[in-house]
Amino acid sequence: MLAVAGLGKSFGGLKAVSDVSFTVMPGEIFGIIGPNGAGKTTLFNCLSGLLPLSAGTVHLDGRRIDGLRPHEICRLGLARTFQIVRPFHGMSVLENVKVAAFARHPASAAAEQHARLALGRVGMAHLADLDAERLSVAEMRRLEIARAIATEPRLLLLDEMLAGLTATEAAALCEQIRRINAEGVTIMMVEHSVPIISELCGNAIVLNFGEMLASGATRAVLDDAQVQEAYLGSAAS
Ligand SMILES: Nc1ncnc2c1ncn2[C@@H]1O[C@H](COP(=O)(O)OP(=O)(O)OP(=O)(O)O)[C@@H](O)[C@H]1O
Repeated sequence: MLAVAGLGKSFGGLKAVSDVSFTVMPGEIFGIIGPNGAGKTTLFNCLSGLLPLSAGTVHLDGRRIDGLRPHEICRLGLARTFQIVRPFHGMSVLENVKVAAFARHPASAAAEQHARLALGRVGMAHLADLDAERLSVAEMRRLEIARAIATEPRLLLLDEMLAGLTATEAAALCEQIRRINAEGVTIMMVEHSVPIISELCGNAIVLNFGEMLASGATRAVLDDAQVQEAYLGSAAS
């Protein structure tokens, strides 16, 4: 579904992402792990068209998408969430999702109907009329997912959706992510929590200082000696 080859991104002299290649298969939940500053968000920014690549190519279902603008990539079926959720000021939860639904449904009534469906899919239908800025952290994350799925993606990139949540909130959101995946949306997720990546992701890559340290089946990736040393050893201590 997604084929990334030799992707690189530099900021001046800093190589934030360097020669990263991997393939995401339709229907999977694919993990991206790595320490702070490893280049995970930069990778997402490159895939979703927010940043131009310095090197490499990205294909979505066989079609080259690097060089396209974010709204064009979104229309082709790739949506992403942001680590820091910023709802539109002064708008209700429903209006926030409706803005995203306009990407596929230019008529207001249709956009609203699809926004309500997206809110239902993340268990937030009852909060539709609330001022979005009054949501809790966990609800903000669900709003962010609703905004992304309102664009009707086939591939959804989730950037650290579970950070800062209580164990109960994280478990509920994991369940939600599984459900969205079971409904036919392929998922790529950046996550720091190794247990969560192990539980949700069949395959994963590990980034370290912008370079790909390991890729493949999550279990094998987490057992990799270099990964243990660079990341998990320090994370476990
Ligand atoms: N717009 C930018 N301009 C300059 N440097 C940047 C920019 N965005 C990211 N960087 C740098 O690129 C490197 C990778 O950052 P990135 O945010 O992608 O890492 P990350 O793995 O997502 O980290 P975290 O887990 O903390 O979110 C860091 O050294 C960061 O300072």
